[in-house]
Amino acid sequence: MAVAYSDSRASQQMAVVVWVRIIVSIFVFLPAAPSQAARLYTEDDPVTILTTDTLKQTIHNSTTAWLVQFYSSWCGHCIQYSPTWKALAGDVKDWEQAIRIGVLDCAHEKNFDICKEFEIHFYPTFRYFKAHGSNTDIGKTYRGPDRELQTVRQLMVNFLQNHTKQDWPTRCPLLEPSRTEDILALIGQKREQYMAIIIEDTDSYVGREVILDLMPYEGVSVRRVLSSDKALMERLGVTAVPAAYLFHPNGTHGLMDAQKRLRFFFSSFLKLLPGVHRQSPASHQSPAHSSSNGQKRTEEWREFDKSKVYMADLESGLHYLLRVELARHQTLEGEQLRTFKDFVTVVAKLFPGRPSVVKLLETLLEWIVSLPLDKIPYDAVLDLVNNKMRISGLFLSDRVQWVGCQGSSASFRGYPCSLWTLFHVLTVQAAVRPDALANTALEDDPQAVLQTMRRYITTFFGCQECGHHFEEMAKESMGAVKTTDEAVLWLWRKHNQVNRRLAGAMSEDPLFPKTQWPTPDLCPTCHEERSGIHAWDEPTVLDFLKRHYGATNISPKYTLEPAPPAPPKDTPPKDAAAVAIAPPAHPEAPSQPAGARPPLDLLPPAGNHSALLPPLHPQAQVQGGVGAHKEPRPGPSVSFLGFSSVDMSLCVLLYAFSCVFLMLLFFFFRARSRRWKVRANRPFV
Ligand SMILES: Cc1cc2nc3c(=O)[nH]c(=O)nc-3n(C[C@H](O)[C@H](O)[C@H](O)COP(=O)(O)OP(=O)(O)OC[C@H]3O[C@@H](n4cnc5c(N)ncnc54)[C@H](O)[C@@H]3O)c2cc1C
Repeated sequence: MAVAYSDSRASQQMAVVVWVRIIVSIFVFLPAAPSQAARLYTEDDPVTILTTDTLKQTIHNSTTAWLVQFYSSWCGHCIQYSPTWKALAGDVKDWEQAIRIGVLDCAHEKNFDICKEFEIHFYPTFRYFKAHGSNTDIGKTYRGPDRELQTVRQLMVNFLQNHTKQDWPTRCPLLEPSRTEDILALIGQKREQYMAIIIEDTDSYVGREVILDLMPYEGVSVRRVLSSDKALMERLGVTAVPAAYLFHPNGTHGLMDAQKRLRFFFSSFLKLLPGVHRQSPASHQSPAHSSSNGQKRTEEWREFDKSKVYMADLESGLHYLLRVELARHQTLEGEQLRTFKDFVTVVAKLFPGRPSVVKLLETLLEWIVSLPLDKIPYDAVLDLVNNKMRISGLFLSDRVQWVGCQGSSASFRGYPCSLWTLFHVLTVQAAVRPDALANTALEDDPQAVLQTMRRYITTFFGCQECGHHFEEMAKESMGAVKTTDEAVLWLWRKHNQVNRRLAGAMSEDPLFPKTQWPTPDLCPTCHEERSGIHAWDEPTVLDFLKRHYGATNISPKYTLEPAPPAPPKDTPPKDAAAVAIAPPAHPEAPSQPAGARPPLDLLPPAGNHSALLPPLHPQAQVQGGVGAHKEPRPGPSVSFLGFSSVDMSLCVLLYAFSCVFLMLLFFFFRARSRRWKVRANRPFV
C-alpha cells in the first residue's frame, strides 16, 4: 500500500515536472519567435536594419533622407512584400548619398517602445524622413495603395524634391531641369569631366533617376532638360525622347548611343565611360595611381578586350590555386581530399585549356584517383604540378599574368576574379559538352560543377567570409538547379547578387566598378524594362553566357609558351631518352624569374615525393593551340609502383643478367668440385 502511494505521488510529481517544462519551453520559445522571423531582412540585404538603439541616431540630423519600412515579422503581408522592398533597395543602392532605405521590425520585443513612440499602428508603415530632421521628427507616412517598386521609387524622387534649399541632402545633386542657356554655354567648351544631358518629357523620371544613379561616380556629371524647349531640341538634334546628349572633356559633343532609351542603358553607358569610376570610400585619388592600401601597380598594363575571356587569367588562377592556396595545407585528407579530387575531376574533364595544362590536370587526376591513400601530403601534389618527374608535355606556368582580371592596383581583382571566371567557364562547358564527365560518378548530376565549386570555396578559398556568404546562397537555392543550363544561370545570378552587395565596398576596384553583368554594351538584348523596372531576358542571357564563356571566346593572348621542364636540382635526369623526348624550348619562353613566382614563404619546401608520382611517359607530346585537345584523352600510363617502362626493362635485364651469372658460377664450381673429387680418389695421378 505504501509502495502504491509513493508510486502515485511520484507520477504526480512527474506530471507537474512535465507541465512546468512545457510552460517554460513555451515562454522560452515565444521571445525567440520574433528574432527568428526578424531574418526577413539580413545584413546581406541592401537595406539598413534599424533597431530601437539605432533608429533615432540614424535618421535624425542625417545628411541624407530616409525611407523606413516599419514592419512586423508575423504579418503575412510584410513577408510577401519583403522581396519587393529588397529589390527596391538594390535598385536605388547608388542613391545612398541622397536617400537611404531602412527597415525596423516592430514585432521584436526590443522595438515595442520605439514603434509606439513613432506611432506605428499598422504594418507595414512606410515613413519618409527628411535630411537634417529634428530630434522629434517621426516622419511622414506614405498612404498610397500602390506599393509597386516603380511607384515607390518615383515617390522617393518626389520626396527628395520636396526638400528646401536649407534641408537639401548634403551630397544630393540638383534634380530640377537646367536652363537652356546653361546647356548652350557648354557647347564647344573643354572641361575636366564628361557632362551628360538627359532630354525628357515633363512627367518622365528618367533624367532624375540617371542623375541619382551616377551620384557615387567621378568623372561625369548629369543634368536634365525638358523636351518642351523646342529650340534646344533642335540645336542638339534630338528628335525622340528620352534622349541623352554627351559633352566630352575634349570639347566634342553628340547624341549618346545607348542602344535603348531606358534608364538602365543611359546609366550603364555613363558608368562605363573611360575615366569614369566609382568614388573609393577610402581614397578620392585617381584609381590608376593609388589604391586604398597604397599598393601601387608595378607591372605594365596589358591591353584587353572585355568581350573576351583570357586564358592567361584562367591559367594564373589555376597556378595560384594549386601552388599557393592549397599550399596552406600540409596534407589533404578526409573531406578536403574528397573535395580536391572532385575539383581535379571537374577541371581535368571540362577545362578547355591548352594541351599542356589539360595533360597536367589529367595526370593529376589519374594519379589522385589511383592512389589508395586517404591522406596525401600537399608536397606530392606540388611535385606533380611542378612536373618534377619531367613528364614531357606537361606545363602550368608559375607566373601570374592577369589580363581581364588585372586591377588598378596590386590589391584589387586578380585571383578571386579568375576563380569566378574559371567556374563560369566550367558551368558552360558542362552545359555544352554533356558527355564530358562520363565515367566520373558526376555525369548524372546537373549540379556537379556548382557543388564542386561550393565545396572548394568553403573548404579551401582563403576568404572565409566569402565562403560563408556563398554557402548561404547555395543553401538557399542551389538544390533547385535541375539542368546544366540552369546551373549556368544560377552562377550568373548569384555572381550578380555578390556584385550588388559589394558595389561601393572597400574591395571594389574603382576602375572596375561592380555592375550587374553583362552590361548593355556587351549584351543589349539581355536587358529589358517591364513596368519601368529593369529586367533580364534570361534565355538571351544564357545564350550570351555560353558564347562569352565558351571555348572559342577564350583568347590565348599573353599566355606563356610551355617551356621544357627543367631538370630538378636534387635528382639527376633518369635517362638520356627523357631529355630527348622533352618538347623543344620556345625561343621566347621566359626564364621564369623568381620575382614573378608566388611568394616563396607561401610555398612549401620542395621535398622528394617522387615515389608517389606517376612516371615519365615516352609518348607524351605537346600540341599547340587553345582547345586543340580532343576527347577522349588517354593520359600517360601509370605502371607498377610508379616505375616507368625504362625502369622495368632495366630491372628485367639486371634480373636476367644475375640469373645467367649465378648459373655460370654454379656450373663453374660444380665442374671444379668434380675435378677435386677425382684428384682425391686418385692421389697417385
Ligand atoms: C565564390 C566567391 C565569393 C566571393 N564573396 C565575396 C564576399 O563575400 N565579399 C567580398 O568582398 N568579396 C567576395 N568575393 C570576391 C569578389 O566577388 C570579386 O571577385 C573581387 O572583388 C574582384 O572583383 P572583380 O571586379 O575582379 O570582378 P569579379 O566579381 O571577380 O568578376 C570577374 C569577372 O566576371 C565577369 N562577371 C561579373 N559578373 C558576372 C556575372 N554575374 N556572371 C558572369 N560573369 C560575371 C566580369 O567579366 C568580371 O570582370 C568572392 C569571390 C568568389 C569567387
